[in-house]
Amino acid sequence: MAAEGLRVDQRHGKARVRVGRVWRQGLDGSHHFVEWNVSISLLSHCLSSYHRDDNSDIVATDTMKNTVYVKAKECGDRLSVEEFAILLGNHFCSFYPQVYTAIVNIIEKPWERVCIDGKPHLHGFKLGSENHTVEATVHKSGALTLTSGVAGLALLKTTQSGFEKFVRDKYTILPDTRERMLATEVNASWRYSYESVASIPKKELYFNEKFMEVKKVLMDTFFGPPETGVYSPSVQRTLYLMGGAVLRRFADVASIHLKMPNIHFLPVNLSSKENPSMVKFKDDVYLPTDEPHGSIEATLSRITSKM
Ligand SMILES: O=c1[nH]c(=O)c2[nH]c(=O)[nH]c2[nH]1
Repeated sequence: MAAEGLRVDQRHGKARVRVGRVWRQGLDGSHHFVEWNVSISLLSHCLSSYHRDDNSDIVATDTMKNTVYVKAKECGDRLSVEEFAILLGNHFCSFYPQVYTAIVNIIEKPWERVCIDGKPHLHGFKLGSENHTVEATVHKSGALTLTSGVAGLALLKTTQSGFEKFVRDKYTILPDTRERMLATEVNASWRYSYESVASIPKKELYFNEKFMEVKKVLMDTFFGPPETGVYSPSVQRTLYLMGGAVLRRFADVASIHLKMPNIHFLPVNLSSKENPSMVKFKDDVYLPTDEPHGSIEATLSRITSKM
């Protein structure tokens, strides 16, 4: 039975299409390698497939999957994961009349060239820890929103962190401290200000360079100088300084979202009747935990004057 008169907001796509790509380009015989996990979501005029048994407007999700491999093959020159996402989005919007918006999410695994005896290996890679993410939304008009990110950047410092003078009430037991571990797993995503496919920088591997630089600014701000560090009065303050540093440094980043769980390392104190100070905590022995964890996140952008 046809369900007439209902508003339908719909999209369809293929999730988690995995592709590896090698470029054997280096004049020195070096290879480059990426591994991408691609998810595609298409907004298209295909309501007849919902209203009736008419699939004539559907771009099959299997076709979307195949397209990932065809386009990876066609990219004879190395390109950033951002460029690949935009290229795919652009393809779906321009190739199919009924597709008006394509949303492409890609997670790039951190395969890094290994060094053997201090020399970069020509074709050997090992897996690092944090992923490079991208979301490109491409419209038929060429309008674009582009967000890149780093996921799972685990950071820890053993001092120069505290938390004090917070709300204290009958439920509070946490003591004020100016000495604690600070551990987090940063998930950051930043939106670039490029608003059309045509306006993105043409410089080769531009977004790879930006990714490395943003990560460095985030880490430099979290840790401070190598000998002295920098004091963190809260995760909130450190998050704000990290995001602020990125916005100050990169004019083409319009906003940044930072999610920084406060991963607790608990002081260990052990005692028994016979041995009341078996282990007495002196900022040395901790119980690492995963849960519960503090959950702190914010989106930062510039306040623009309307004058
Ligand atoms: O940096 C912190 N922010 C908090 O909001 C919080 N809450 C808490 O119990 N410990 C901490 N630490």
